[in-house]
Amino acid sequence: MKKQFPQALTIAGSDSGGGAGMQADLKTMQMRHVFGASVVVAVTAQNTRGVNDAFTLPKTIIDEQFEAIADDLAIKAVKSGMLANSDTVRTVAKNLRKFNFGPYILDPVMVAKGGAHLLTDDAVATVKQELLPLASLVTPNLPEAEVLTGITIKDQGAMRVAAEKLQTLGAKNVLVKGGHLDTETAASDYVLLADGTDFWLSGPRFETINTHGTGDTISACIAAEIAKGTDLKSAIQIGKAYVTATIRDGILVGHGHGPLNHWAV
Ligand SMILES: Nc1ncnc2c1ncn2[C@@H]1O[C@H](COP(=O)(O)OP(=O)(O)O)[C@@H](O)[C@H]1O
Ligand SMILES: Cc1ncc(COP(=O)(O)O)c(N)n1
Repeated sequence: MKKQFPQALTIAGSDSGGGAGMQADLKTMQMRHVFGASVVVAVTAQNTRGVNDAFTLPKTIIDEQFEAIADDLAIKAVKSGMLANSDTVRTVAKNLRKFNFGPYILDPVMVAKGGAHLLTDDAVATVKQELLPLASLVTPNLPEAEVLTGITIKDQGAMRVAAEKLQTLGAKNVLVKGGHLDTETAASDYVLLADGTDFWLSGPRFETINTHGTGDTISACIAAEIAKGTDLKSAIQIGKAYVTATIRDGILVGHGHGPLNHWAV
């Protein structure tokens, strides 16, 4: 008897260094026992030191990847990461409306840890217009939440206000990641659910520069759990526990902002 696994999809950019982007997503899905499929929208020449170059794929091959997946697989949850520019955002939105891939998790990736721009400035408005209303869950880090809401976020109070604003912009459920907050001991993320309930996810903060791919990993883990049928609140909690373990049990790869340990449990 052949074993069946739930199937999930990542729409993202490729990180040649293997630590972030769709490589982090697929490694995460594999570790969560979910079969991961991928729509590549951009290719980056990247390692743990930074992004050297990026190339966005033509619209036709992006459309064809969606067609091929929809034609054959049974995707139960989908996430997006790096989307590069406004045209790509529109292409992705069109395909998400066309096909039913289940709940959609929008990780509004804008800038890599090394400072490289992974989304053009003018595409932010397109993300707000086209993708936020489609998202079951949006997972910005603090700089991304600031850009999307126009709110300056320096403390936990502002994280709550930004989450509420994201709901008014059309997102159903919101996870504001607090990795960039200037705190010494805790890495706390704020969750605001569609029904108005909210909670904090608190984890220990590790003193490390090996955090390449943390945002990709937590959102891919949440998508994987949702593909399995886990409820959203539990999926978010599992995502936080998984990303915490992958940072805690760091591995030695490269010479810059090293990747996570996706084998961690
Ligand atoms: N040094 C750290 N120690 C523990 N958890 C961290 C650390 N840095 C980030 N995290 C956690 O990793 C996840 C991704 O966070 P964040 O860095 O804010 O996102 P992004 O990778 O999108 O910039 C969040 O759950 C955050 O709390
Ligand atoms: C192709 C690609 N996608 C996403 C990220 C964000 O990575 P991080 O989670 O470290 O901010 C990245 N550096 N490269």
